[in-house]
Order: sequence, then structure tokens, then C-alpha cells
Amino acid sequence: MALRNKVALVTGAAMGIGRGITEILLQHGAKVALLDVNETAARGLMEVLKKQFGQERSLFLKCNVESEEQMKAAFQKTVEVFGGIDILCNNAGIVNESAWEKTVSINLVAVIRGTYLALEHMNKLTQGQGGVIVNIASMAGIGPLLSSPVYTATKNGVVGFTRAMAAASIASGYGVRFNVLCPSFVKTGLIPSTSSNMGQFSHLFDAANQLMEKIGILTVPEVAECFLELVTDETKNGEALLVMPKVKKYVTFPSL
Ligand SMILES: NC(=O)c1ccc[n+]([C@@H]2O[C@H](COP(=O)([O-])OP(=O)(O)OC[C@H]3O[C@@H](n4cnc5c(N)ncnc54)[C@H](O)[C@@H]3O)[C@@H](O)[C@H]2O)c1
Ligand SMILES: CCCCC/C=C\C=C\[C@H](O)C/C=C\C/C=C\CCCC(=O)O
Repeated sequence: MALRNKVALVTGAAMGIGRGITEILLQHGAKVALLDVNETAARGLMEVLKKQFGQERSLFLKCNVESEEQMKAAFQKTVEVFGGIDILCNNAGIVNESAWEKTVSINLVAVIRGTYLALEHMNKLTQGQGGVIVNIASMAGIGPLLSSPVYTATKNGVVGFTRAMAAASIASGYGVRFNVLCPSFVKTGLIPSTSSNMGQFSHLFDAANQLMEKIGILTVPEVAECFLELVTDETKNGEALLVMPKVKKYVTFPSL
């Protein structure tokens, strides 16, 4: 899929991996709607993006992905301004074992909601033009992160949901591809934020830290390149791409 003038919507776009994904989409000619709850960070980023890529190529929409109303309004506004949605990246996520219901709400419920909203616009069976949805899970969607069982559960949920949606899309003829990206630890603000959020698993901080030192830490651009592959390579559908330092691997699951 060529990205020139394609319309993308990215959640959690103001910082970290979402920012990197937004930048790589713009670099390849797409128009991007940036959804984020952090207005200050997003406004700062928008100044940079408008200077670098032009006034008309990006749009910030303040949106808490936990709110169905705000999500619906943001998707609608994107369609009004840019004329449709071709690419969705459900990226917004947190790690907070103390506020575990909020973790489920942002990391899993909002991914499902975002996917269904995008499908309303993309589904070829209902006059859509097709498209591609890439969900950002984690290596924790495949193997357990011992300090964060609920985070692990949400990311396993995102992997399963994405793969099932891909199968449903193929069987139904939606014309929409679904892939999931599973990065190991990435250098963003998320990692330091977790130390105060581990709740009853705080005693496992050192073990998690050791795991991170053993595996190593990815940069945001490395993750963004993998996202780009899942969007542009039209042969990729129902794939889970695991990315670790010096490793990029399409995950194979048991065939039943
Ligand atoms: N950093 C890592 O090590 C790592 C590894 C694998 C996967 N991930 C996943 O990548 C995604 C992005 O993580 P990151 O490391 O860039 O985090 P980050 O904290 O750097 O950025 C997250 C962004 O999401 C936004 N956000 C948070 N809650 C939101 C909400 N309710 N509504 C809208 N926006 C919201 C934040 O404001 C922020 O801009 C997450 O889903 C995370 O689980 C991160
Ligand atoms: C400073 C302590 C580290 C805190 C880490 C917090 C958040 C990390 C989120 C990432 O999404 C996690 C990414 C990779 C690790 C996940 C699983 C490891 C599985 C290991 C195994 O299979 O044995």
C-alpha cells in the first residue's frame, strides 16, 4: 500500500511510539489525525509537524480513548476533515497494576472500540474503501511480564482480538487487513512511569529490570519501521510481528 495522501488515525500519538508512528506516516506522504489525552504534549508536537510537513497534513484531536463519545467524535472529525480513514493504529496504552481496571479499559476495551469505529468507515461491505488496522500490543502479548499480569492480559487480548478480526475480515470480505505489533522494551516515558504503578507486584521491580537489561531496549524509530512494514506490505494480514533488539520475527502459533 502506497501511503501518499492516505489518511491515518493514531491514538496516543503525542509521545513515545505513537509519535514515532505519526512521524513515519507523514514522512511517507500520509495525512495523520493525532488523538491523545495530553493536550500540552500534542500541541507542542503539532507545531513541529506543521513546520516540517505543512499545515494541512496533520490534525490534533483531544481524545481520551476511554470515552466512547470522544472516540466517536474524533473518528467523525477525521472523516470530515480528511475525507475518510485508510489506516488505524490503536497505540495508546498504559502500565498500571494498581489501577488495573483502567489498564484494561485503555489497553483492550479502547482497542476494540477503535477497531469497530474504523471498520464502520473502512468495511467494503458497507460502502467503505478497505484499509489496514495495526494494533500495538507488546512482547508481553506473547510471553509473561511478571511484574504486570494485567498488562500482560490486555496485550494477550490485543493479539487474540487482532488475529480473530483478520480471520473474520477474510471470511466476510471486509477488505480490511489486521496486524499486531509486539515490541519488547522501548525507550519511552512508559518505562520509568511503571516503577510507581506496580501495586502488589512492586517487589518484582528488580526482576523486571533485570529482564529488561537482558533483552535490551529498542528505539522508537526501530519500532516505527516495523509498523510501516505491517501497513505497506499487502501480503501481511493476521500477522503478529515480534520486534526485539536485533530480532524481527513473525510469530507462528500452533495450528489447530
Ligand atoms: N515502551 C515500551 O517499552 C513498550 C513496549 C511494548 C509495547 N508498548 C506499547 O506501546 C504503546 C505506546 O507506549 P509508549 O511506550 O509510547 O508510551 P508513552 O507513555 O510514551 O506514550 C503513550 C501515549 O498515549 C497517550 N495516552 C495514554 N492514555 C491515553 C488515553 N486514555 N487516551 C488517549 N491517549 C492516551 C499518552 O498521553 C501518550 O502520549 C502502548 O500500548 C504500550 O503498551 C510499549
Ligand atoms: C523498569 C522495570 C521494567 C518495567 C517494564 C514496564 C513496562 C514494559 C512494557 C513493555 O510492553 C514490555 C515489553 C517486553 C517484555 C514483555 C515480556 C517478557 C517476556 C519474557 C519471556 O517470555 O520470558
